Amino acid sequence: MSGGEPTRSPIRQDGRAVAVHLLSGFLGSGKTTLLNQVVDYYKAQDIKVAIIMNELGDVNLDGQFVDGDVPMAEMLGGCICCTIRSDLSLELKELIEEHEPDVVLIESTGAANPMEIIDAVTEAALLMRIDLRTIATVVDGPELLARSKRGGRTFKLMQEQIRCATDLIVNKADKLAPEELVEVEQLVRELNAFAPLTVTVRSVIDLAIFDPAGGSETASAVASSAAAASSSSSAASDPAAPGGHECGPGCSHEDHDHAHGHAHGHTHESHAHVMTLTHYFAGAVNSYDFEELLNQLPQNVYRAKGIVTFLDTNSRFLFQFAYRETEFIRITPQGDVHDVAVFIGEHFDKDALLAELAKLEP
Ligand SMILES: Nc1nc2c(ncn2[C@@H]2O[C@H](COP(=O)(O)OP(=O)(O)OP(=O)(O)O)[C@@H](O)[C@H]2O)c(=O)[nH]1
Repeated sequence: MSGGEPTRSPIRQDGRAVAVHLLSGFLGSGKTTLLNQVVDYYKAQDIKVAIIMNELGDVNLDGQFVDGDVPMAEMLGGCICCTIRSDLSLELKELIEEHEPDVVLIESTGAANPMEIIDAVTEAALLMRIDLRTIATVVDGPELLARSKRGGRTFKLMQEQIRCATDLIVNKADKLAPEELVEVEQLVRELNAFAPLTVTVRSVIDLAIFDPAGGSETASAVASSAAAASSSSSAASDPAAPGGHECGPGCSHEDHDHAHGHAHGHTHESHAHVMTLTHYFAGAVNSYDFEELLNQLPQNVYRAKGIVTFLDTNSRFLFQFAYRETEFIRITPQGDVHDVAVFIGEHFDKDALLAELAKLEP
């Protein structure tokens, strides 16, 4: 914005607060699948929506699939809940000033701790009139079940995402036997007994929770509780302060003090172990070799996605690899988009993977 220009207020002209909905859930659980349905739902009702998408990698592949007319801010290369957390309020402010949406959807990285994002949104609420309505957590049913058997930090993060939800979507029911589904529902209910729970395939839910006038009481309660904590002098920012922070009714996890207390410039143990590798392809690759590479990925690479051109078909594809399953979708990318692959996992051997990728290039 040029120097002499008056600054526009980040408040809608009708004075109403901009509704904000947060889509949470672990990597590959079905957040983007949900986001696209919500965008279509708004468009059908002439509701103006803007999106903030956050990716751990350096490229936003999910954005390729979102309606090109929808204003979108991309926050790449880090997680909004920590490394680029302070940027979130700025992005929100700019998006609202420039596009004056009725509603903003935030899709966080699957590795994000929602409580930290709720805090960041609440901080943004000090600058502009926004109203956090929903924290919808998409749960990858089969993955939650598998991780519940072996524990670990990823399971802990999934638990936090469930605890903080105002709406729970237990997805990928098609990959669960009936008795497994019961087990998953029990697991989720033990963690969060309050939020409405829907079992889904491809994140298909009743989208009324995203109605501009609707939304959950709980989200506001979680947010205002976070606001109270962050504005109550040093208590919230001092990890040593007793009772430094209390969650709202939707979020009651025991180690919250730890997670939140370290929100200001400290490490975030819950997902500090997640790492990414972004690889740009120099040219087209053989489709069989590429599929084989995905099939052979180590167990601790649990998510990969990207755009590839195959020598043998001469077409470009978006690929999705989530928990050992791969999907290819033929695409015609808009604008100047490189062939790229992003791998996300825990402590995997980047050099070994880069060597395998190099073998693909003729
Ligand atoms: N079998 C099955 N696959 C699904 C379902 N929902 C989504 N998927 C697939 O799972 C993969 C990941 O879905 P996304 O919607 O991109 O997941 P996400 O949570 O946005 O992923 P990240 O952005 O990496 O965190 C895609 O290949 C989807 O087609 C489902 O209900 N069942």
